[in-house]
Amino acid sequence: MTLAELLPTLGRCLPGRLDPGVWPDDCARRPGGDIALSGVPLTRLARDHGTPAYVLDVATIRGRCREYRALDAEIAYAAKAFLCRRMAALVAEEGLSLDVCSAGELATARAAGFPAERILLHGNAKPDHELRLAADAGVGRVVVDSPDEIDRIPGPQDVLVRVTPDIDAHTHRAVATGIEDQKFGLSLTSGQAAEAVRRILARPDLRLLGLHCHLGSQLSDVAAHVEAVRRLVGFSADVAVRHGVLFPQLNLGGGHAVRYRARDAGYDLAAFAARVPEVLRFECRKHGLPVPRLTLEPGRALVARAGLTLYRVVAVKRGGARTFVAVDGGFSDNPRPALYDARYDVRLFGRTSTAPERRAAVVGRHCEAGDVLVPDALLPDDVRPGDLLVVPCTGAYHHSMASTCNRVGRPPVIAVEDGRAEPWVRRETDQDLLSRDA
Ligand SMILES: Cc1ncc(COP(=O)(O)O)c(C=O)c1O
Ligand SMILES: N[C@@H](CCCC[NH3+])C(=O)O
Repeated sequence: MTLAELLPTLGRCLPGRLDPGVWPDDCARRPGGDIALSGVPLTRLARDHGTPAYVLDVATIRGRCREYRALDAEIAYAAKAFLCRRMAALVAEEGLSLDVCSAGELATARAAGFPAERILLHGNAKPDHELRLAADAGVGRVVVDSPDEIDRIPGPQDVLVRVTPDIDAHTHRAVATGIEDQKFGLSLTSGQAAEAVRRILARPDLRLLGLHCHLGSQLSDVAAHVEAVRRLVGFSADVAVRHGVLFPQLNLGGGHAVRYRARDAGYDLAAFAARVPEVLRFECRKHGLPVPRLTLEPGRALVARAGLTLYRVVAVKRGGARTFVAVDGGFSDNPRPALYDARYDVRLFGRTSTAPERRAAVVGRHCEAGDVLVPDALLPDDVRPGDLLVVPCTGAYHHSMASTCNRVGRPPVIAVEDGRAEPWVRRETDQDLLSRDA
């Protein structure tokens, strides 16, 4: 082992180590308290690009894309997790397909030259102009998610039907989408899905390639996907008997959990690979059906761990009910704690401290009492204004869900690859915000 290989390993054994299941692949503490990401010190990124800033490690994204591509399935990256022109180009380069859910995501994919035949269009409320744009672009598949949409899709078009299999995958209510009482999909049990299939098949210019389901987000149990395979193959068998149609594709959506903190459960991709294709073959044999090609739509699992958010401490309040450490970002760059009670790790970087660690709430700078980024952070007791903090696992649903709350511009996205840092998205300035006003 060379010294260069040994150093990060040693770093992982030190107290306050950066858990490799939470942090980007090549991320390690440096003497003096800095953290280096693929060889680039985070203090340098904070100095050159300011804070708050999203940082993305490209090698980690590529690595995750390749792990998924090694499965026997088509992998369609769910763009809603994070998209910009450069990300779309990277996804194309890695040979993945792309799930888009808006005209904006589609426009970004097209601007990056993403092959249209590898794009799937999703949405429970696709306006006519979006369906028209998809048709003009030659989008490969439209995923039907409402009965009225069936008459509005311009033909000829390949489609899938999004079904709700009534599976509770035990996740936060706001991201549970496989159960009956929520807005996505066409329910299997009520007959909505069967009726949609009948109407699609009655349109000769639509080619129905198969079924889709997405059970929800942050799912850590493979059993939910196994059950989905059983129900969807069962329904495919009904369609085969009733209409004489065999489906060549089966799309199981995304939702594979990531570990935001060391104690969190992730998704066991090896268990998925060992179990799901086998169950699919078994169920198809049982019903006398050909085995369809699987499609998966991971979003978070491909990008979350690649991302870090850098903040600077602006104010510290001690002596009250709790210690409040206020940073220069907050709710506008990360609404997930407020929306889903999401919990994160946070670390001081850029200096060392021998002070004992104590609980503190890391809060944002917005005019909202609920603007709390990490309610139970463990930080050195001498944390002070000017310090730098980093929150890991922020590559998914952070930039893509950022707002301009209080007219605070959105942070830049700085991509790091091969020891170089490059902005993929520049910071939104006050002038940018003003430029849209009358
Ligand atoms: C249809 C569909 N596919 C894929 C995803 C990606 O989910 P995740 O980022 O949790 O993998 C979503 C979002 O939940 C979705 O709605
Ligand atoms: N935005 C959510 C997940 C929704 C995924 C899209 N259906 C999150 O941050 O966890």
